[in-house]
Amino acid sequence: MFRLSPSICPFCDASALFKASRPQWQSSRGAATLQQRRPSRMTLAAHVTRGPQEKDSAGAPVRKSRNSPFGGMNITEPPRRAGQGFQQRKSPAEQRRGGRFAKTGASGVKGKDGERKEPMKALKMQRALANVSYEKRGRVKQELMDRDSFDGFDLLPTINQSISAQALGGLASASPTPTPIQRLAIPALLGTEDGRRRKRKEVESEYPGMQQFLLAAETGSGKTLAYILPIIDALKRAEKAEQETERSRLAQEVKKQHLQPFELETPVLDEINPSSGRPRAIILLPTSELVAQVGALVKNLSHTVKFRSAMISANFTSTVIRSRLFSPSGIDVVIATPHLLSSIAESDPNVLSRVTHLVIDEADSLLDRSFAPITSSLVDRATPSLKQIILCSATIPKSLDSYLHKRFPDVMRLVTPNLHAIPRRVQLSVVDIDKVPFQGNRDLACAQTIWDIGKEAQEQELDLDEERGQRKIVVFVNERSKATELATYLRSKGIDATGLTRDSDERRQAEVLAAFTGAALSPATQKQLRDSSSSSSQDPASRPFPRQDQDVDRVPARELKGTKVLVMTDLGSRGIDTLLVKHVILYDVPHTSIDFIHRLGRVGRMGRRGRGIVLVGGSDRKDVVREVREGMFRGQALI
Ligand SMILES: Nc1ncnc2c1ncn2[C@@H]1O[C@H](COP(=O)(O)OP(=O)(O)OP(=O)(O)O)[C@@H](O)[C@H]1O
Repeated sequence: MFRLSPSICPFCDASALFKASRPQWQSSRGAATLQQRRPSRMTLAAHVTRGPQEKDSAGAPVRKSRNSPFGGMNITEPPRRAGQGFQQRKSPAEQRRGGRFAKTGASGVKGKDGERKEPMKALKMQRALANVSYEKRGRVKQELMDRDSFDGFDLLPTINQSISAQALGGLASASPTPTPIQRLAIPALLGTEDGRRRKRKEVESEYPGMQQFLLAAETGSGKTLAYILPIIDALKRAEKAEQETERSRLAQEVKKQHLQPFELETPVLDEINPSSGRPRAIILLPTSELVAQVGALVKNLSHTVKFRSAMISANFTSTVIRSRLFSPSGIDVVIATPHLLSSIAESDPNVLSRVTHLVIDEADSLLDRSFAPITSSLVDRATPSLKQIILCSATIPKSLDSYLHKRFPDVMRLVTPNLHAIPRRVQLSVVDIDKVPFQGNRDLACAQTIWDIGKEAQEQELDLDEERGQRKIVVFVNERSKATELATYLRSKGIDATGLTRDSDERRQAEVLAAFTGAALSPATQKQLRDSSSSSSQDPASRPFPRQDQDVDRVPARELKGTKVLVMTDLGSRGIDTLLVKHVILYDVPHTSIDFIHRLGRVGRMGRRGRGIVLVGGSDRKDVVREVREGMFRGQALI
């Protein structure tokens, strides 16, 4: 007697198997009886999401491994601690910890087995990120609901008209809507929170007359524009006010001259513009790449809003830097790295004498142990003339939090409701490198993961960057030396990969990154690249994705077409607007939740979807990875 299989469904071929295995002797009448007994309503099988089962060449069903970049996709519950997900067993230490929380019932959530466990305990132990209460987040959310248009911000009309075409490069719609951080920061920096432009009340502070702001919002949420628009607005209004003062001074002089005998004043012919080498706004960024990115945005705006900007970094020669900074027509905004600006300020301290607006972008980096002395000294030098100091970051590490408490206790913290949360539209899968077929070989696991992603793209012709016809993948490693080594290995496996570190040829960095950000190269960079490629066309090292480290005799047996891979350290995890990237591979488990946020923040930018894949091995902090995944699944902020 047959029993009706629960797996009969239109999507899986179990019903075909069922029919095929029906014994010859069973009559069609018997089958009819079976039909009659079938429940009138079709119910879907529990495993309907699996789709038709694949078969191998011998016709046997193929078991799909979860140990792939696509493992764990379409799940409706976060992976559970035991028996599901990548961690099968609890270590004795974890069991002890679990027991302790079960006993104390500390402010945790209830697990499936009724045991109380503290969420994000492993992350908490890193003591990395400052906490922002959910009550505050909720309040801000309510506040931002009504601010749904740039028109309501009281920006100068020329600035408002430039947002779509110049600031957003025509990518957004003709009337773009501001992002949460823009809704929060633009009115605050303009001083128009209640809809009217008014002078902020002076608070008793160590820095009277200097407003201090912290802009903190998730990665790829438009923080750059959130500070640039109000600064340019302030500069243009100040310029207008200065022109009016000058006009009335001249009018007064003319009046006086009518009363006095005529006297001709000889013009000073070599008088230079007082704003030459004396910018009024400075934007500090940690790397030359970010200087180029933000500099390009500011330049675009300057075409219509009419102001003078200069980007300076180690990528430019001293002649170029001098001519930009000391241009006879003057300068309004300078975008620079702290090291370069500090060395200029050593030889010409007046370079900071007129600064009214100072931005410290990627503040968590620029105020960490390595950068803090130099950044702080620049802040000290600029303080006498400063009207606003703006710190900007995607994360508030505890170190930044305590720096602010000490140095700027009155700072106005503008924090968006989703700070420190990795958006749900980014999925994180785990590949266990200890399992078959990798058996601890992390390089192999990385190469296989890239092949899987590349093949999927080829088969489905999905998400390819149409203009360049390629899929872009970024791989993050923890050690600088590993970036070049891994890129070489990947090339030996037929993958078009390049390693980008601080030691890479700076001339090429712009071109390599442009392939991942979609940024247009400046005419000067294009010329430089043309010149160098014509002079060294035979030199393989000069290619954008060079193969100089590749042993020429070891030509890979197969090549993965249509996929470009960039292997980087943290150099590229901060701020780079990798809009064309949909996949990030975390070759090493990041050291802290801060690194998780910045690295995964290279995908899922501005509402896009993205996928992260983390490679884990026996020695890695699987508990940290698990908590990050659970936090992402729940849409919670990491701590
Ligand atoms: N209002 C908007 N509408 C649509 N796109 C926008 C808007 N504001 C900014 N963008 C785009 O969003 C992308 C990310 O912006 P931006 O680089 O400023 O993010 P971010 O918050 O500074 O990220 P990170 O923390 O990684 O530095 C850019 O390509 C930018 O052009």
